[in-house]
Amino acid sequence: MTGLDFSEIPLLDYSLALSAETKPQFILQLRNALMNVGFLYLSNTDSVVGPELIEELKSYIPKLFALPQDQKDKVRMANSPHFLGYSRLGSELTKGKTDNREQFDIATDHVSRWKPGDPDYYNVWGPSQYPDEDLIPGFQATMKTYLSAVSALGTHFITLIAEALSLPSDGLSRFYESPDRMQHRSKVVQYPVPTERSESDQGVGPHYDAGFLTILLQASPHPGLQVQNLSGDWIDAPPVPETFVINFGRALEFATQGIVRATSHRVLSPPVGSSSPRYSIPLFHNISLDVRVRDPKYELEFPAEILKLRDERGILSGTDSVNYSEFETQPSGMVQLMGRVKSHPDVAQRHYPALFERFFPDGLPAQGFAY
Ligand SMILES: O=C(O)CCC(=O)C(=O)O
Ligand SMILES: [Fe+2]
Repeated sequence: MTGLDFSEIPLLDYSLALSAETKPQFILQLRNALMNVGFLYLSNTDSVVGPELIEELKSYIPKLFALPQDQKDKVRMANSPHFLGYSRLGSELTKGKTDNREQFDIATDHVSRWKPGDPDYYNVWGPSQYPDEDLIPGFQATMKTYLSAVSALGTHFITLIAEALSLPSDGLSRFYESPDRMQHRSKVVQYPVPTERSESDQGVGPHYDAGFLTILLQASPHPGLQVQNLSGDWIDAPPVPETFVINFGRALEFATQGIVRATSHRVLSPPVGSSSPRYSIPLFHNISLDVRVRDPKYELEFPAEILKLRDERGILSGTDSVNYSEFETQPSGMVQLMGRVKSHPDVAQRHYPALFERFFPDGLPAQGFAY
């Protein structure tokens, strides 16, 4: 197969991974997705994330965005050194260009471990901000249950990835602390229908995700997500009912010496005239803050068979996406912090003035305010 020029996203059945008889088949399919595509659909995850929970969460999303603007602003991201909270439409940048989306960044429960003298990046994990309970009763509890369930799916999926790369199932555990010491970050996103022919159809611009893996719920039936193959073609990844989309990020690509593909993707705004916005909820499953993926201490030893497959496939060429090459030299927490600074300069100016100046020596860009 010419995996490099994939033209569709494979669909894997998670239940196959749960029985000894069918697991080898799943592991082979996962290996192909990891090495040649960088994206997959995952079905039959009911045992970890129940369909009722997903429906309940989806039902809250329109209510969340319909909250009065002053109530949304009350939990604005600029309040938070952890970059958690509400961002108004058009306040986020990807590669310096404005994204047309409105969102609440919400993470799994975690207290900030930062104390004076610690590196700044320890503060990139911390508590979330939720809208007042009486305005949207039950949302907070539902979101927290969802985040725990999807994080647990991610934690199990990491062991499957290890096996698909011919490592022992705990082969990637050095990149994690115990689950209670990890924070995984999510956001509830609304991509509004453009009201007139606007200059840009950028819901979110082309980018790689940063970490090991992202678990995405496409929470409305709209197309718009697209994935770039190595010929540069944009392949549609429309919502498939009762599946998650899973994709792999730059940290995993670096940590696996290029065996795994991080794949560039983007979201187009819904077409003018659509009757409702597009909704999605990605969860970025993090690795530990202190890991420097290229540190010899974290180097993984792969069997020759896997390295051979990588070499037969060939070296991956660059694309014009945000590239996160900082993983070469920086701890993961610092890469996360730098990414947040670039996407949310106004939040950075308030909480990380020195870093802000480094990336924006001419001051705040005209666009890019979280509030
Ligand atoms: O909204 C989506 O479907 C994908 C969003 C995305 O790629 C991201 O936020 O990193
Ligand atoms: Fe993404």
